[in-house]
Amino acid sequence: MSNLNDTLHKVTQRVIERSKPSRSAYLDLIRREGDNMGERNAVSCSNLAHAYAGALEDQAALVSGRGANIGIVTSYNDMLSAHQPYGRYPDRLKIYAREIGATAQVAGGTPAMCDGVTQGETGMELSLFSRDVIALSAAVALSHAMYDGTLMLGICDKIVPGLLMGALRFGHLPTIFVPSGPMPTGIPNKEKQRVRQLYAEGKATRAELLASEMASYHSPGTCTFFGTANSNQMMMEMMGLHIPGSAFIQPGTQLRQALDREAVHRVAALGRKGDDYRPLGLCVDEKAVINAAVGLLATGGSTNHAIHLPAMARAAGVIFDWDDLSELSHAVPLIAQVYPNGSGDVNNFHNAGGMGYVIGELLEAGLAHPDILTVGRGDFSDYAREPGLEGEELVWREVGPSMDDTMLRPVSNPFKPDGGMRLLQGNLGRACFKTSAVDESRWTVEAPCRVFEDQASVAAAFKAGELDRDVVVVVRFQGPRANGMPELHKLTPALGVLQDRGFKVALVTDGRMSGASGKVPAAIHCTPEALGGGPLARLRDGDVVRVCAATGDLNTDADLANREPALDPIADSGTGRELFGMMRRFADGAEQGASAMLATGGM
Ligand SMILES: O=C(O)[C@H](O)[C@@H](O)[C@H](O)[C@H](O)COP(=O)(O)O
Ligand code: SF4
Repeated sequence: MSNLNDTLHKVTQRVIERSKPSRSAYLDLIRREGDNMGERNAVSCSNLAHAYAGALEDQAALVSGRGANIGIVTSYNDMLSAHQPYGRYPDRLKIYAREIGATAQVAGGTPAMCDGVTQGETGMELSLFSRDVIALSAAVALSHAMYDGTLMLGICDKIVPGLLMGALRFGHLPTIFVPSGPMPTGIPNKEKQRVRQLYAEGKATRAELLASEMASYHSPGTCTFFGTANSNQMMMEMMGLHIPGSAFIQPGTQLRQALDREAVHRVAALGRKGDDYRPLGLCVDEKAVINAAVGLLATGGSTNHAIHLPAMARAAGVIFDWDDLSELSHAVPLIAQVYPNGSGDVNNFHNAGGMGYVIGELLEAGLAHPDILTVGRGDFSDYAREPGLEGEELVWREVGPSMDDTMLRPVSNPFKPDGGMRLLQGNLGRACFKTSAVDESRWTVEAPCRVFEDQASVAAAFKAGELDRDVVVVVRFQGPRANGMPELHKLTPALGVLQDRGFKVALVTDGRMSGASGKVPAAIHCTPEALGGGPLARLRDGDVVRVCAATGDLNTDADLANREPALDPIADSGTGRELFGMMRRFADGAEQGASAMLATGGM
């Protein structure tokens, strides 16, 4: 194994130094919480009676106080195919707990939005803030203070970040994330994309489009593109918060069940009652955050994590920013290509060697911290192996070389010498650009811009043929304080058609894109946002805008300083958006995590 990469070491030391005050305050908090909330029998008998009343056959075990009591926080609902399997989990997890003399109770539930259902609809304006609602809901669940350890049932975009942010405020407890796994592979992603572009051009019917979409998203389990949900699973492995190798084992399989069972048995051992105390707040430290960032860059993960990772880190007192991510990006090679960054999906990725291969390669090259505290039985090197069954027994095996070098390659022969995401900056602000999902020949676009203030106007202009030229499409007032920073992924088919017609096309927005977005160059998360007079608010149709991922440029030749900004739009109501006014009002910038909850909570 090589020594730790110099850039990794330098960035890690910088993050440790910057985080000293906040990390120290956080560690003091979880120490106090452990002392005050670590022993459930310290509360009154009526508190205990209320907590035990619904426990049925577990009541006697709870009263005895002998075994660990595990709190399950579940984000089950039928809207997310990824979360649908969780409906049956609590009863199974309770059985596994009883096997070791422990108990498990559902501590509470959290909401979960399916960004695929809300994509392009007004509900998407609640999506980013639903992350903080999930964190708040997890805190409500864990505030019952009845638990010696917790299990987080959540997979998708905002849910894992929200659950982790909430659980970190109870970081005196051990926590294991329990994924449910990807659905079996549907039609090829290229075919899905082809039918979408045909529909965008009016060459496919709605019935044909629906048939194609349902052949792609067809059953319980996580969608199999490498978007934010599957990037979450990758990051949980990189932070050692899963049972090793749990990320991409399909629902309903014997191996899935064995891993779920191991999570219950393991979390009981990690608590203060167990013999291997590993509280979440000590697992998620500066090195774990750096490992997560490295995983994001090495696998071409979702751009949404440029927002969620700083937020998750802040919840543990760690301050991580886009300069850290950008510097790491120049040191971490791209060693995986999973759709939208390639043609294979996460099932193909897993079968090619998956996260065990990625972690093994990164550790060998000194591109990940080997000494993080994990929830596994050993150390982080366990995560470079893959789980399997020998009869009923759960075992871990060496991974070996990549089984498909169109998807997974060694650090010595990467797809790209540097990571899948770049920081752009200039007189239009700072933005993220996902290089892993865009052909390098399209990394530079310099063209007159067309300025829009919502997605529908872009679609109308496209249909009217107004965009059939080299163009930088600017969609502004999509930032967190404007309208909750929605994903603008529905723009991809139309912009993809323009690109296929031979035009140089780029998108610039203070909004987000989906982790599944690709093909079209996009400078996203522009900060400061347009609302309140940010640079994008001063752009006008025809200004020449330069987007360049090679040089990191995001500039215009217009004289912005001598222009009045466009008027801030009035926030829309409907779909419950008016309930989120407080989150819009106090949200901080995308680079800080776009969170009113963290900003007003002093984190
Ligand atoms: O960040 C993400 O990964 C996306 O939010 C994803 O969860 C969302 O569901 C996409 O919209 C799916 O892609 P399609 O819309 O192309 O199906
Ligand atoms: S991956 Fe996206 S589309 Fe699929 S279930 Fe999760 S949130 Fe919904």
